[in-house]
Amino acid sequence: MDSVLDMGGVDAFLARVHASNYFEEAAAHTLAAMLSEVEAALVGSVHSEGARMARGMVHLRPSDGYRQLVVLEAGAHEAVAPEPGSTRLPSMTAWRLVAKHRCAASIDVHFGRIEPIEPGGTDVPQEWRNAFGDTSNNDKGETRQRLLERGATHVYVLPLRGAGGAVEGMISLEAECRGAVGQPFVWNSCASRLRTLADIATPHLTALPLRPVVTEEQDPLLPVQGEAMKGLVRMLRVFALQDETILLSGATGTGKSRLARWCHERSPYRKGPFEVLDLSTVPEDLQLAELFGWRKGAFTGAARDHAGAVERAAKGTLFIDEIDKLSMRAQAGLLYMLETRAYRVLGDSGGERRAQARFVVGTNANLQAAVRAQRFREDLYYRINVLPVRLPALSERPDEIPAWARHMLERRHRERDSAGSVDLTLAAERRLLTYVWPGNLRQLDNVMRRAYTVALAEQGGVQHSLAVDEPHLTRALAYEDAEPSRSLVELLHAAATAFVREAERRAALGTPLELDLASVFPGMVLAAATEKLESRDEAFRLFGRDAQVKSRNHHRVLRRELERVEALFRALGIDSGSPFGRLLDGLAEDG
Ligand SMILES: Nc1ncnc2c1ncn2[C@@H]1O[C@H](COP(=O)(O)OP(=O)(O)OP(=O)(O)O)[C@@H](O)[C@H]1O
Repeated sequence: MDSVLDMGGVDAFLARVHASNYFEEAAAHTLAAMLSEVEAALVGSVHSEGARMARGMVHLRPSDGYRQLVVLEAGAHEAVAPEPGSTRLPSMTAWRLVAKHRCAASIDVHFGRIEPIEPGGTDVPQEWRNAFGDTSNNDKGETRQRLLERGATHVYVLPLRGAGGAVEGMISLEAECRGAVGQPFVWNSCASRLRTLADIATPHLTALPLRPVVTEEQDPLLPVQGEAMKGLVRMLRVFALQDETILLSGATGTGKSRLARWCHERSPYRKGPFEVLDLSTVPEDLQLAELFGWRKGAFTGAARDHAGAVERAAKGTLFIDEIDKLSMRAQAGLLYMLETRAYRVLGDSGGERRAQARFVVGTNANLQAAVRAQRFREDLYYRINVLPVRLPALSERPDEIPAWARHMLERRHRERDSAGSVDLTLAAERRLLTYVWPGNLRQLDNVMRRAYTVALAEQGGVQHSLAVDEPHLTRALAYEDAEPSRSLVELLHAAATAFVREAERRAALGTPLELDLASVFPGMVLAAATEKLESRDEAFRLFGRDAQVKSRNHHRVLRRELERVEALFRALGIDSGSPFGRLLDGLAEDG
C-alpha cells in the first residue's frame, strides 16, 4: 500500500479536494486518503497481520454546535451522514480534550486511555489521565461502550484547525487490532502525514455546503426546511435517537421549543409524555422544587404533594428551556441528577428516585460566556453540551421566509375555510425579504396574522380565495416598527454583523462580498423615506437636501443609490430584486 503523500500524491489529493462541490465529497476524499496513510504505515509494522482500518469520521463543530457529521466506512466510496439509529458518533471526551488542547490524540479503547500526540511532547497532562474510561465524566463511558461494541480497538482523533487556529471540528479514525491492545499502535509513524492531509482539507471541509437533501414528504412538525435546516435536521434525526442530552441554542423565536418536540416525536421516548419546564417563568428559589417536586410541608406553602417536571416526564422527554436562568444551587442539583440519574424529592424522607426521562435543553444565551463569567458551572455546561445544535436566526435562512409566511397564512385561512386558498403576492414576498426579523419565526407569525386580518378586512370578510399584498404587510409591519424594542444603533449593528457573516461565508467559498456593497444604506434610507412620505421631494428635504431638489438633481442621486441596492440584491442571489425595484423603474420612466 502506497502512501498518498508520496510520488506527487499531494497535488492529486489537493486537486480532488479542490474539485469537490459538497462537504461529503471533500470528506470522502480526506478520509479515504487518511485511511490509506494508516494502512501504508501498517505494512511492515508488527501489526501488519490482523489489523484493519474500519472507518473514518468527520464532524464539524464550531463552538456553538454541530454543523455536519459524516462517516466513511473503509472500502466505501461515499461518506454518508449516519443513518437514524446509528450510534456512530464521535467521542465527546476526545472532542473536549482535542478542542481545548488543539492537538491530536490516540485512544486505546480497551484500556480507556486517551493520550495527546504532540510533536516533541512528553508529559501527559493530568486532565487526560483516565478521562476516556472514567464513567463519571460527561461521556459516561457511553461512546467508549459504543466503540467496544463496534469492535474498534484503537482510535486516532485530530483537530481541524481553521483560520486563526480555532478548532472547527475533528476527524476520528478507527482501527481494529486486537493484537495491539495496550500497545502503541502505528499512529506515531503517520501522525505528521495525517496532519498534512487535515491541513490541506480543512479550508474546504469548513466552507463547502452539504449535498442538498431531497425531502420526499412534508414534515408536519417542521413544515418548512431551507438548505441550512435540512442539514441540521439530518443530524438531529440521529441525535433524537440517542440517550444523551440535546442542547438547542438560538435566538428567541427561532423555533427551539418546536424542535424539542420534534426530537421527542422522533425518539424512542415518543410514546411517553413531553414536558416543558421554562425556567424564565420559575423564581430561583422554586427551581429545584419545580424540577424534582415536593412533599406536603416541604416548605411554607407546600400544602400538598407535587410531582416535579422530572417525574412528570418519566419515560418521555423533559425540555428545560432557558437553562441559563438556573440558579447556582439548582445547577448543582441538576448536575447531580444528570450524572447519577438520581434525584431527591424536596421534603421526602424516602430514598432517591431514578430519573427516567430524556433531556433536551434550550437557551438563547451564550453559555460559554456565562461559564467564563462564572454564572454557569463549567461541569454542567460540558454535561449538557453533548449533542449541541444551534438554530440559525431567520436572517440566516432567508430561503425559508416566503415559505413560512405562506404556511402561516394557509394555516390561518384553513381555520376559516378548510378548502379555501390564500396567496402571497411577489411584492409582498420582496417586502418580507428585506425585513430584519429580530423576533424570528415568532415575529413572522405575528406579522402574518396581522397582514391576514388587514387583507381580510379590506376584502370585506372571508372569501374562498384571498391575496395578501405588499400594502397589507406594510400596515402589519407598521406595528412592529412602532415597538421600541431595538434602537437604531442596535439594528445597524445587527445589519453590519449580518453583512460580515455573509462575507465570511462567501470568502470561504471563494466568492467574496465586496465592501462597496455595504454602501447601500443611504439608498435604502432614501427609498424608505420616499415610500413613506409618498414623495421624492419630501424625502430629500427630510434629510436637508433641498438644494438637490431645487436643481432637480435628486432623480439622478436616487437612481444611483437605488442601483447600488439592486447590485447588493443581485450579489446575494435574490432574483426578485429589491423591494425598491418599482421605485427604480419609476425613475427610469421619469427620465
Ligand atoms: N415548526 C414550527 N411550525 C410552526 N410554527 C413554528 C414552528 N417553529 C416555530 N414556529 C413559530 O415560531 C414561534 C416560536 O417558536 P418557539 O417557541 O419554538 O421558539 P423558541 O426558539 O423556543 O423561542 P423562545 O426562545 O423565545 O422560547 C411559534 O409560536 C410559532 O409561531
